[in-house]
Amino acid sequence: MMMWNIFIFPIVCLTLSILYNYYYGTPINIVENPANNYDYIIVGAGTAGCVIASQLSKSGNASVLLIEAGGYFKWFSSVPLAAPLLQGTDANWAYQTKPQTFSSRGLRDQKQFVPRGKGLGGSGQVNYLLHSFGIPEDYANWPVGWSYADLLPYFKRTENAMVVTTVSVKEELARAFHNAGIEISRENTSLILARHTLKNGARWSSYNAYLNKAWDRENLHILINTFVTKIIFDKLTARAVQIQHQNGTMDQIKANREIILCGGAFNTPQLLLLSGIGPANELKKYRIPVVSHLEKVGENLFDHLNVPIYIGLKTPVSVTLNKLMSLSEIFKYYAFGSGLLASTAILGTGITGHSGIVFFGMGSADESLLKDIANYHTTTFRAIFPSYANSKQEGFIYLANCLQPKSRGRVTLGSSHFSDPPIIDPRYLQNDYDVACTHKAINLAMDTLRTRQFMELGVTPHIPNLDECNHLKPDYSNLEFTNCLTRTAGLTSHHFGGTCQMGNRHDNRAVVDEYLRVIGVNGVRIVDASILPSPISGMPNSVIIAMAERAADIITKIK
Ligand SMILES: Cc1cc2nc3c(=O)[nH]c(=O)nc-3n(C[C@H](O)[C@H](O)[C@H](O)COP(=O)(O)OP(=O)(O)OC[C@H]3O[C@@H](n4cnc5c(N)ncnc54)[C@H](O)[C@@H]3O)c2cc1C
Repeated sequence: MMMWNIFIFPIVCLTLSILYNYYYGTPINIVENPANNYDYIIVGAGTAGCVIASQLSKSGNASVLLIEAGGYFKWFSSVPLAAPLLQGTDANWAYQTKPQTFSSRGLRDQKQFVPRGKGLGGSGQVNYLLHSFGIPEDYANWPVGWSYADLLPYFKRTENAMVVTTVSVKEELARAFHNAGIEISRENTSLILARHTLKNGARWSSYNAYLNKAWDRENLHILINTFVTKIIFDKLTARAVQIQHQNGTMDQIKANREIILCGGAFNTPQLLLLSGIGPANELKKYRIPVVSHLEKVGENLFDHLNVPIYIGLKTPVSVTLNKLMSLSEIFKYYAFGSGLLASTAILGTGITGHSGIVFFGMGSADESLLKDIANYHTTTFRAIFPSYANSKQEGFIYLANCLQPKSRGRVTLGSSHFSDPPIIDPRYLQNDYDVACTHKAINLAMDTLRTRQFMELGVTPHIPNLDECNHLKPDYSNLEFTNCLTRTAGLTSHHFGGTCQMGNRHDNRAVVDEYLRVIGVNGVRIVDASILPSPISGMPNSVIIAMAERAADIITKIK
């Protein structure tokens, strides 16, 4: 009887869930032979593409084709804490940045690894599920129709669809963080419990909330494992997309009304450039015929750069690898959708002015997995995570970052061939403001450790002994030290955006207008992270969903 409980039951649950997904998770509108034309063609079934496909096909009046380069995600993409494992699969575009000049000194070749989801659900299927809409001032300089107040109804719709779950204050570490916020009580500063898009302990992405609901609509076709290589123009009007099927054959599909690009912050500007829309001198370099000169395609790239700070704990209240890998946790997850695997271990987020922290309640780090997904040198990894060899170590990690960085990078072509990756150069920390802003975030993290409940839990901040910084006084209040730390160990937070910036029609920084139409041509819109004019003081995924909801209203003229 005991044997059944501990070993066999979890295995039976796991097998059943795999079989269930295999037989019932397959939609009927996945097609192998698409029609010659559709009213709307959507490129990319990621966070935004799933919303657009669902909303445009809702009325049944228009035919819609959704084209996705990847296929289905593996079953474990639904397990929140398993998200990093997906970065080792072929469901990841696995991009890398150009070697960075001002940052990433503790990373191999000074390159950041840049995962992006490839498959139905896109990056929303591999992300860490944190939900946020930022703060009202983030939207202050956005074009007409996109202020915080304008977006509020769409935020509400998004929250309803996305099943937002708040971390419970019953968890001791979460409670300490929550109470630290009350104790610090400072103007423009708040610490809140993390909010995730989770349902019954499983990932809840726009794939689940939107595309799944459109599964059986006859007017929606989905083409998977198919790569859109080019938009085909007749003079200045987009008429069709050129695609490459999985077996390598090429084809064209016509759009009766419009083509909507939802390929994300890297692939959308790349596709525009390959189609002849972008800075003419750049296109000429690759002998791409210029359809329309549009200066800013690929510019304005931004992200948040996270500095990890390890905090040791005397009390056993954090997540450790040992606790995670116990059979009882696996059982709890598969039997009840609860326990450690049902969470992302991110317990809270904090903000002070333009500086932010993320509170990750895990004390031990799996070196073989985390070092490689971060592309850290072994020495950097071990200096930052002193518990790298101890799977029982109690502790947590603060990720400190500048929420409104001023540095801007760009995405350009690596070649004129669609299968070559774009060149991604975020130029992190090019602007010194970002370092001072991150310093404030690090000091907010330190302030929390001086509050009563954290002190009672026995917190000890770890100061990394990095070769690059050991000539400086190792103290988090020393700006020279945190500058060096940030430039050595800062890691992407995967919040890329801005490369096809939305603006008013006469704004010379804009690639799309306030109706999300690509400026200078007809029949192409963009709806994805690339249109964000500026960073979100938080996380972008839910904002992109709300923007896609509004975009669908604009397209169908419901408003
Ligand atoms: C590891 C990770 C963790 C993150 N954590 C969080 C978080 O906790 N909270 C948060 O808010 N945000 C998070 N983000 C960011 C967030 O997930 C992204 O900002 C968001 O998913 C971007 O949505 P998108 O629609 O612009 O692009 P994507 O979701 O990336 O979708 C683009 C889709 O287009 C497809 N595609 C691209 N080019 C083509 C082509 N030529 N032909 C056909 N298909 C194509 C891609 O395969 C993909 O499916 C994280 C991201 C990552 C990678």
